[in-house]
Parts: sequence; C-alpha cells; structure tokens
Amino acid sequence: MKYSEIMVRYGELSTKGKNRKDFIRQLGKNVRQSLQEFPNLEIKAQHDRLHVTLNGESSSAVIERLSGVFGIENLSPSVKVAKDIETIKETAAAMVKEQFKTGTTFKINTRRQDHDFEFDTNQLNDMLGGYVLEHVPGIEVKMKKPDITLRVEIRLNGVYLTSEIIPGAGGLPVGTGGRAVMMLSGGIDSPVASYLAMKRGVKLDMVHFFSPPYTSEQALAKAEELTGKIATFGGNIQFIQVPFRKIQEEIKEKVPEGYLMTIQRRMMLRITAAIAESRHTKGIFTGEALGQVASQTLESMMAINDVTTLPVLRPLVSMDKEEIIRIAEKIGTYDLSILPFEDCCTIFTPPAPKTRPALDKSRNFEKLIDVDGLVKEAVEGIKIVDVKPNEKFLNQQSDVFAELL
Ligand SMILES: Nc1ncnc2c1ncn2[C@@H]1O[C@H](COP(=O)(O)OP(=O)(O)OP(=O)(O)O)[C@@H](O)[C@H]1O
Repeated sequence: MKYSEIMVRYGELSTKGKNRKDFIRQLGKNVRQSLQEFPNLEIKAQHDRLHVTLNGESSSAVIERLSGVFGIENLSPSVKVAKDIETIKETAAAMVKEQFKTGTTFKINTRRQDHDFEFDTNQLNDMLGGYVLEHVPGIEVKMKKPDITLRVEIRLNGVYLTSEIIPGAGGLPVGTGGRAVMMLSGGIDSPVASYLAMKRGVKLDMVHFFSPPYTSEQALAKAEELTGKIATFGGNIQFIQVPFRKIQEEIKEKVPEGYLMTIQRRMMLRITAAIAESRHTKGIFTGEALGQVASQTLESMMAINDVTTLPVLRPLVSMDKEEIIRIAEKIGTYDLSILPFEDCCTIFTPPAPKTRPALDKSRNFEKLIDVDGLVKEAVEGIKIVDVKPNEKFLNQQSDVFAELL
C-alpha cells in the first residue's frame, strides 16, 4: 500500500491542560529533528494530532523513526484519496485485502468533518462494508473487537483511510521536563538511565570522566557513540568530557585504599554539580541501582551525595540487571556498552572498597587533597562536543575493532 500520510496521536499531552500548547510545539520540533533526513516531508503539529505528509518518502522508514520519539501514543499510516465514492470503496477493499488472513474480521468506522459530503456516516459504513465483503472473499464483519478496524475520515481537504495502529514510545516530549546533567560512563546502566530520564521529558547534557593514558581514546569514543545512540530519542546532545587523571592520581597517592572509591565518586559528583550549576540545569542523573556494586549501597550513596544539594536522580534504583539489559537491547545501546574498553573508575577501583563508608571519615580523608583547586582545574579543562543522532565515533578509528579481534 502506498501511504500518503502518517497520523500521529499524542500521548499524555492531552491531560496537561494549559501546558498543552508548549507540549505540542516541542513534540513538533522533536519530530522535525528526528526526521531531518527526509527532505520531502511536510509536518504539521495540530491541536489534536500531528500529521506527517510523506510526499513520496518511505512510510516504513519514517514510522521507524517516529516510533522512537517520546510523547507519541501511537501512529497510523493513512492513504489520502479524492472525495469520490468509487475511489474510497476501492481503496478500502485494497487496504483490508492487504491485511487479510483466513478468519480475519473487520468493521468500518467512518467520521465526517465535511457535513456537505453526499453520504452520512451510517450510509458510508454500510456501503463500504458491503463493498469489502464482496471484494475480499472469506472476510467477516464483527462489531466488537474486530481484527481490522478501517477508519475513514471525510475531511474538508480529502478522505483519509487508516487501518493499522502502531504503538509509539509513550512518555513526554524531550524538553518539556527541563534540563539536567547525566553522568554517562561507557557501561550498560547509564545509557539506560539516560533513556528513562528522557522518556519523562528531560533534556540531557552528558558528562563523561576520562583518564588518558589509563583510559584509551576508544573508551572516550565509545561514550560519545553511546551518546549518538541516545540522541536518536530526543535530538542533539552536548557531550562534556572531563579530564580526571590528575584527580585520580592525587587521590590514589593520599587517601587510604578503602576510601579511594568513595572520594573519587565525591569528586566526580562535585565536578558534575559545578558543571550542572554553570549551565543552569536542575538536577543530576546517574545509572546507579541499589546493591549492584560497592558504591551502590545506601551508605555509600549518602557519603557521595553529601557534596551537592542538587537532586541526584537514579531511574534504575530498584531494577534488576536483567531488566536493565533488556532495555539496553531494546534501545540499541547494549552491543556498544559491552565493548571491552576500560572506564576510568574500573581502573582505579581498589580490590576491597568500603561498601559502607562513613560520612565523617569521607569528609576527613578528603581534606588530604586540594578539593577546590582540583575541581576548578577539571572544570576549566572540559571539552564540549555537540553529538548528533546516530553520529559515529568508533568506526572512524580503524584500529578500534582490529584491537578486539
Ligand atoms: N567515567 C564516568 N563518567 C561519568 N559518569 C560515570 C563514570 N563512571 C561511572 N559513572 C556514573 O556512576 C554510575 C555508577 O557507576 P559504576 O561504575 O559504579 O556502576 P555501573 O553499574 O557499572 O554503571 P554503568 O553501567 O553505567 O557504568 C554510572 O551509572 C554513571 O552514572
């Protein structure tokens, strides 16, 4: 079937009262950004629905993109035809035929915006139903829960027929929930946490700590490429890389081994908070889940959280690893995350970190290093890259995959 339009139904937007206009505007903007590669499309975000006119572009490619955009409840490819009853009948039968399998049931559901059209909705339902029964042998009518509901809309500018409802990504349009900073490692969890933060409308900036020469160029490229994957769900993302080597060396030299990890994490969070505040963002997201590793106990979270008053949000807090992996696979980050490039934290993790660090001891050990000076230096050393949806970083370096073989 050659579709002419994709009809997009809004998700939670309809319940948002006076903010509705902003939500629709933002969703329109996000949809336009995610469909930039299709120059012939016309996109109109209207009060009740968003319409994407295909003008010859591939419906399946456009649907694939749209189904990843947050704020969309579901979508339906539709065919626009002239207001001519014979053409409407033939198109209706062709659409049903395309989905017909033995035992399929159907009904016609007509709506009329153009009240001057020569037939009313009951007449249209009867005429079109009769025509489909005659031209699709074996099909039956069923009013309650049919397999196919063919929707026919008689609008002022033409007639639209749709028969399929494809689920959207749900959630809220990215950008309607404010802006926050995400602490992104190269692991499995933080990309999933990013996805879930964005699902609730939050626009993210990524902060990534790296420690060359302890961490390789590939580890950095992997985090950037993960950012490109995540950007497919909400548009370009600023990737902020923070040099961390000097801080790690300083901590390793001066802090007792049991507290290496806690003090490193406190420094990471402190620097992230400084970056978040300088960008006027309202919170920090991490990929932590309770009980996963030493730094992810309540005591540890308390000792680390101590350095900022910004909300530190952990969308994965109560998830099992299996659940997290399932989402990572669904959003396409898993294969990248498991590439074996070392993260800066893994390298400096002591063999037996304190799983229940004490807050007062954490504060005291930190006095052994120049906290303010080191934070200032790290913040001054950041580099920002604007990462586009699906932008590649790894395969531009020929040695990356060769090294893994
Ligand atoms: N190099 C890094 N840069 C930025 N944030 C980081 C970095 N390493 C860890 N984090 C943050 O700290 C969280 C906990 O990291 P940790 O390595 O303890 O656990 P993890 O479960 O392996 O997480 P992940 O799978 O996201 O790496 C990460 O989810 C991320 O939010």
